[in-house]
Amino acid sequence: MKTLLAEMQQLNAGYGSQAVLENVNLTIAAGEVVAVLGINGAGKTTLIKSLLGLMPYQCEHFSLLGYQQHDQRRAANIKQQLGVMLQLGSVSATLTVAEQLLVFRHYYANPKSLAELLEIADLEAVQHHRCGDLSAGQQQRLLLALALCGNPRLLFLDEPTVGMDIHARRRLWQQIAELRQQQVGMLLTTHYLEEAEQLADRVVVLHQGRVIANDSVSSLKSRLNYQRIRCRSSLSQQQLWQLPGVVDVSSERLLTITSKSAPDTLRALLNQDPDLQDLDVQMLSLEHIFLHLTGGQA
Ligand SMILES: Nc1ncnc2c1ncn2[C@@H]1O[C@H](COP(=O)(O)OP(=O)(O)OP(=O)(O)O)[C@@H](O)[C@H]1O
Repeated sequence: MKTLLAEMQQLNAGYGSQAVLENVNLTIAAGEVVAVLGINGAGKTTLIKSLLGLMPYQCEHFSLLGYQQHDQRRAANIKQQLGVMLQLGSVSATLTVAEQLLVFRHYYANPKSLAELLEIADLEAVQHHRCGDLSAGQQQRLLLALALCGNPRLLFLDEPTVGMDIHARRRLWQQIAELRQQQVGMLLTTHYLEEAEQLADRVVVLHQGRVIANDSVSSLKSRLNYQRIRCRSSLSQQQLWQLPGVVDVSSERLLTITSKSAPDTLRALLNQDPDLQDLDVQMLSLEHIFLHLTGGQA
């Protein structure tokens, strides 16, 4: 069994009298990427802040990197093993990139070298630029390098790819895959569901502060085992609804038929419509599952 790096049971947290998280259970094991998904305001950042001890919470059981909630040795020892990339994390406006990284290295007992950090963030070319002059995507990459500075065992990535271009985003995905190989545990929040689908071993869906799903992407998909058929067809809506397996028909640029049995639907469609064109069949994506779970239109 894999080592558990973080475990919480029945966590409750909020702001003043406003309850935000209710009875949340969560685990993160070594080498596991857990994606926490939820619509705006679902409580993702509050969850990370609670885990980091940045706000008060109540919990039946809480352990982080082997330390319990009230363990006095906790704070300093945990910091050495934890990497955090928070939304709106800030860097010095006046230090250069290299200076900022060098300052940060001093917090850790076994930091990565400056060259390694610049390479991770792909910031060699701008290492002598002031952090305040970096583009939004470059600042985001610098925050990643800072999070990885101390060779963490557990990494929190709160919407890490916001503002990154497609190359930087794919590079970060590759880095996450490599960190997983090195047995780093990761908690990732993202609104890019393709990202969660690519990276996560397990997806936790938060909705109104409660966990409504906690499973692998493939298990979540098998809960809603529908396929989506897109095509151009000369059949009427009424004829389409009568095909076997059909649970939904919608028509935008292309016709979209949702089926619980795509082979049956397709056989009947091909038999009945000699003019069928632009046919494409897909499994439902994590995005559809997420919309279904959180009450949006699937
Ligand atoms: N400092 C605060 N004081 C009071 N309420 C807060 C505070 N921070 C967050 N909230 C509220 O707590 C709820 C959860 O916010 P949180 O930032 O955890 O959501 P989130 O899932 O991270 O959202 P997003 O996807 O928009 O980043 C929201 O209703 C928010 O308005």
